[in-house]
Amino acid sequence: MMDGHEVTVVDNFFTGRKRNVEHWIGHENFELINHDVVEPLYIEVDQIYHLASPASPPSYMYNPIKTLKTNTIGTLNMLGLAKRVGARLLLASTSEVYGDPEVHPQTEDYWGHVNPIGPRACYDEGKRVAETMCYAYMKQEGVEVRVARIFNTFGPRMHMNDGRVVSNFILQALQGEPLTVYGSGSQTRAFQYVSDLVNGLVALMNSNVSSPVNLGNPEEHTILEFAQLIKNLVGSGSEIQFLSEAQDDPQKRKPDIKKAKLMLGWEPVVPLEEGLNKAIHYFRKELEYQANNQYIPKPKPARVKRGRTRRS
Ligand SMILES: O=c1ccn([C@@H]2O[C@H](COP(=O)(O)OP(=O)(O)O[C@H]3OC[C@@H](O)[C@H](O)[C@H]3O)[C@@H](O)[C@H]2O)c(=O)[nH]1
Repeated sequence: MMDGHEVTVVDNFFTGRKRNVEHWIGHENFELINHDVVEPLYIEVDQIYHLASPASPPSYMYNPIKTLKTNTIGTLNMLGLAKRVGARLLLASTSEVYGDPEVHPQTEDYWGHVNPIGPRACYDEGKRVAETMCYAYMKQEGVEVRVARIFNTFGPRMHMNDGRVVSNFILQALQGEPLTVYGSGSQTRAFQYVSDLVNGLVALMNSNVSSPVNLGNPEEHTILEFAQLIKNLVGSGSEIQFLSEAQDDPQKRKPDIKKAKLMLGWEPVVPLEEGLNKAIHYFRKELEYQANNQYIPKPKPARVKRGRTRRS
């Protein structure tokens, strides 16, 4: 919008919130539509960032059929729209297409190791078939597609109940609650800050690269190291609590970003601690906001019947 583009945001608010975009409401280049992509959408656009789908494991497992419909029927609808209006479509795919990877770090030519009937399948397989659909529309109908395989991302405007590790650990540390590590904490992840991802998505959309591209920060940590780091940054005395391991939890994950560097000239620039401090600041404010804005119904005064004095 700052570059002069008109932006239409389409959201069913399943995991999103109006508050995340309220500062744009009223801007001449901005429009917000309450719509679910599982239903067809008729608008005129040049580019489609197809970001729809819950992305946090607890959210996508909450209603696996809805997650599947969003990623299959929703993707077909968006590709249909792209075909009708001649728009370019960028699919937000995921590092989860690599499943519990046997190749490390993960390169785009790795086909992945996904359990097709496990609890994560609705998302993993949903995104895999969404990629397949993109390339079918590209080959059969000539639709221009871009596919970003997004690795773990965090930042301000995440929902307090998101359930992913970054928001969980920060909120637990801020509230003096135990940091919940699933399993031994030896599993690894690499976390990128949201502004790096946004820059990567825009660069990919406007590039001529139609094959999948990893977008992530290659700095890898164990989840236990990550818990310690967040505790230290918050200055929290919280304990670390070990809970049972999540089923099919990928044990190692780290993007190989050579392709993005070479073909998009993109790489993450926000250091992990700087990004985490911004997220900590945001969640601190969210806790204050919640404390001040919770709707607590006031007890109603008992209804007194205004009786007319009766004369006997
Ligand atoms: O409270 C928690 C939450 C999570 N974890 C662990 O932390 C690791 C990361 O978990 P998250 O839920 O943040 O995210 P995951 O890596 O499992 O999935 C994510 O991967 C890439 C994205 O595309 C997806 O949006 C998201 O599904 C996992 O090993 C998980 O078991 C904890 O130890 N404690």
